[in-house]
Amino acid sequence: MNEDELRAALAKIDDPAGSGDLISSGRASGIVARAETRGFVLDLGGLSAEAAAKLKRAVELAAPGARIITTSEAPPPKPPAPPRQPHEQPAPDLSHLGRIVAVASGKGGVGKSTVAANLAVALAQSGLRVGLLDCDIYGPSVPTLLGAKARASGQQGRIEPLEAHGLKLLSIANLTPPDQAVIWRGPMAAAAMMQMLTDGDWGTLDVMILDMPPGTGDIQLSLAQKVKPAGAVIVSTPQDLALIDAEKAIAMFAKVDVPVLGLIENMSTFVCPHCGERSDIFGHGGAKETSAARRIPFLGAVPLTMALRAASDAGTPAVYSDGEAGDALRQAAAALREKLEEPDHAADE
Ligand SMILES: Nc1ncnc2c1ncn2[C@@H]1O[C@H](COP(=O)(O)OP(=O)(O)OP(=O)(O)O)[C@@H](O)[C@H]1O
Repeated sequence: MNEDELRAALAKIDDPAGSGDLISSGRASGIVARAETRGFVLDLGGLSAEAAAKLKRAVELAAPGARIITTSEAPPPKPPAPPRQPHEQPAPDLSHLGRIVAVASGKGGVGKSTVAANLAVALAQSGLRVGLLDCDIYGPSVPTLLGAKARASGQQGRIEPLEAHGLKLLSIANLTPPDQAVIWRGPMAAAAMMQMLTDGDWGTLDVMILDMPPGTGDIQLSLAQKVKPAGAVIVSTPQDLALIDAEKAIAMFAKVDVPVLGLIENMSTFVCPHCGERSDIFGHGGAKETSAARRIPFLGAVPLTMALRAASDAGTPAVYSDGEAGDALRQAAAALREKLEEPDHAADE
């Protein structure tokens, strides 16, 4: 079934809210059909549980094998109204997830996922109930970093997060076969992330860490708008290029009124595993300067070490070890916890 055929099949189904068919009413959107992958977003907003289940069955029959991302945030289907802007949509109730912290970077490859995973484990070690959602749909790395690659189970539309290192975690890699590349466009990717947040059986958490996709594009903006995190942590290397992109990430969160809780400099200094000599491969101290210039707390500098790379590849968080990188990550987690416990942020709970 190609994209046109998929669209035609969906256009044959009436919108249960009585406003045309699923395509003309916008209830089915984000249609993708490429190679072996096809899927779309199905909005169940405004429908009773019974009507939603009936519609889902009809859609599954009309588009067999398609991946259906369900959401319930549609503008009311009737009467026709101008489409709502994302910031006008009702926010889902995520209060059981505690304080949500988005760990972001403007640039890819700066070690954002490594930092996010280690912060999450360190916060769990400090006694908090922690969740970690890998929002990088195109390059999920949390399952590797934490050695949690099993398939997540689920029933009746709920998803059971995996448990590892004292926290709960979920990644698109826990939901899709390992060899299947995800090719969704922005809106679908953001909807999939929201679904993992809202349909995950996370229980009651103190902190939910979001490992954001790298960059400052539509997916990042849409997630930040919908989730409204209590704050963001920006990860950057000290390199000018990375810092310029980090500034873009700071600006993006400012645009959606999400406070930046701090900046972490990663790959700060290279520590030679043989002689212990220190070299500033990407420069040094740039993130601290940016923090000062932007009046953003500086949460710490994590060195570039062989031990951290090896621990990440082995799925063993560096915060378990006494190495320099592990120490720095534990200190950054403690500094983040302090920020979260400041009255301004604690009030977001
Ligand atoms: N401080 C460090 N010392 C040594 N290796 C590191 C360090 N930080 C990250 N790495 C390694 O760098 C690689 C990239 O890290 P990571 O996947 O965390 O980056 P990212 O910014 O999340 O990338 P993406 O662009 O996929 O979001 C990984 O192999 C990781 O183990």
